[in-house]
Amino acid sequence: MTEYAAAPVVAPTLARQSLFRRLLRNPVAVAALAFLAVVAVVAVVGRWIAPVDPTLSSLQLVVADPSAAHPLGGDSAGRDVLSRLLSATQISIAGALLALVVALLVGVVGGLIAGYYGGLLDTVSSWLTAIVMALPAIVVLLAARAALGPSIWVSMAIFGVLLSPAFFRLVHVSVRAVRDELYVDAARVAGLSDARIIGRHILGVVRAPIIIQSAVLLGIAIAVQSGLEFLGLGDQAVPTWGGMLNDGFAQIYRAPVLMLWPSLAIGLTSMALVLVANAARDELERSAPRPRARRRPAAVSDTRADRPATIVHPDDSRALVTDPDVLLRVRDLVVAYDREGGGSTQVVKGVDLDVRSGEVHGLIGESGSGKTQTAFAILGLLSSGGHIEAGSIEFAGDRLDEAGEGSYARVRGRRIAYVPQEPMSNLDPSFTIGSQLVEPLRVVLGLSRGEARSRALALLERVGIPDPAHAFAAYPHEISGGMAQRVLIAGAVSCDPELVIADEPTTALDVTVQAEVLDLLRDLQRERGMAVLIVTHNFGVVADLCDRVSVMQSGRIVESGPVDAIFDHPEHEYTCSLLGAILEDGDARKPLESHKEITR
Ligand SMILES: Nc1ncnc2c1ncn2[C@@H]1O[C@H](COP(=O)(O)OP(=O)(O)OP(=O)(O)O)[C@@H](O)[C@H]1O
Repeated sequence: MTEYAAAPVVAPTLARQSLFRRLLRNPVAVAALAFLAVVAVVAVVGRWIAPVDPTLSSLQLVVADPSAAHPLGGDSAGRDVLSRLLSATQISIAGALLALVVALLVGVVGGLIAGYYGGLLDTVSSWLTAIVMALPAIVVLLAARAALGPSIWVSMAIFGVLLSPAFFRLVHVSVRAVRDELYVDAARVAGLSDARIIGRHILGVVRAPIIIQSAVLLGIAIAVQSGLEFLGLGDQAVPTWGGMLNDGFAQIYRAPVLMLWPSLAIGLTSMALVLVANAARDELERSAPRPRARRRPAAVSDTRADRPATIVHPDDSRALVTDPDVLLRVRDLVVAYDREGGGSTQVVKGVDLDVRSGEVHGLIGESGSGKTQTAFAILGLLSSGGHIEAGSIEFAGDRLDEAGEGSYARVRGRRIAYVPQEPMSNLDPSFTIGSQLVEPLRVVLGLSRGEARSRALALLERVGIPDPAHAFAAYPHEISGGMAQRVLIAGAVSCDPELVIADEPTTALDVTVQAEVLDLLRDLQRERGMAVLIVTHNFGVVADLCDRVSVMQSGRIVESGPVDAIFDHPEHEYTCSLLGAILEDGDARKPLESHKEITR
């Protein structure tokens, strides 16, 4: 049985031309599609255009030669061969389609759910799939025939279950590949439900390989069904291609031509299906983009992680516990990742953080200090194996960490938005910019398509996209990294969140664009009065943008307070070294008056 590997995401330019359109440029595919179209038409109308009743017997017609009234002659029971062939097309194709639909339902739905959610569901489904694959199909079908009778529909439904592992494995592999893509995380942050993410971002990726696999399996179902009928195990009362083959074989010496027609129907249909599948696969492989690397975590350094706890600035975040302005309150947050051999490694070790309504709070520290993990814990987006080991996350009075996914679903995308580090990886290459902005607006705010479109266009204009209508219709690869980040900022603010978490939003951009994007963030923050938690390793960004800052080292906050105070009197040696790093090339500046110039 041919199995087609999961085809990668289709390159956007080519994706715009549908697969069908591209197949029309391939002469072999055109011929195969034309033949299949004829078969489809015959399958629909064959029974009605049959010149005589396909079950009607006549003694004169027994193994009769072709004549004007009976162009394909008569079979061994004196029935008109042409009429039987036309009627058999409908039943044979319908039987094969039934097998395909059952295989699709069981395999695709199972593969999507098991691949997306993983865990026990995944283990059990993969186990069941392995069992079904190990069953010898023909033996199962013969047993079913003996137990349940000669119904073509029952045997094809059972065959569909036996075919389902082909879809399950295809979908499962593809879902596992895209499940951890940043744009899937981004869709989750934008407030889309699991069902929508599966339907839009994940099913979209596997749609083309499923179509190809369907063509191949349809051919196999036709062949197997005909085989059963040929062996005489089918329902003799219903005309089928396999049944006609059986009759022709019995008359092979008297009228060998009787075998020709059903053989041609079975052979040519199966061949056409495989040719279409091959052509579609070739088209997809031609249009597959190079895979994009997903961000890999730096190796966990236990040595660094085990450094002793250090001091906290006197203007400690704990002092704000009772502050009614505190929008986000994180206490003693510990994030850990499971280790392969057992146990876990803490990457965030007791972080306290307060972000007040309307303030810009910088979270600064060296690479690997745990900034992103803190942000992801707040967003409920830790990678698999990561979990909150201790502590609490409170947003506007609600505990996010306690009630799990349900409470995140209520705030993510609606009240807390996210601007990621790598803009390109956070946009799904298969959808236009416009559709990616419109979707959360419709789902989260319940806007109509038209309202969501106008709002998205206005947002694109607001974030400084020169030609919003053009960008709206463009695919991610058609815009620059700076524009992609503006698009993501537009998406983040689109539902008027109270807090935006921006994780190194300028790291992937070139220097001139970095300044523009920071200006944009600052302007939007002032305009909308939202709070921003900006994760960065650059004190220049903190100086330029933030009201308060928390300095992070080895999974802990070592110093926290208003930016001016920290610039004036850094207390922790690590903060001094970070400040020293940005000042070392120039004369010492007076922090209070001049720190805003550092980035200029
Ligand atoms: N999926 C993961 N599994 C195990 N460890 C991880 C995982 N993701 C991150 N880590 C570890 O967590 C620690 C903190 O990573 P984090 O991404 O928060 O650092 P960061 O301060 O944001 O650095 P950067 O600026 O480089 O992103 C690192 O030591 C990293 O190796």
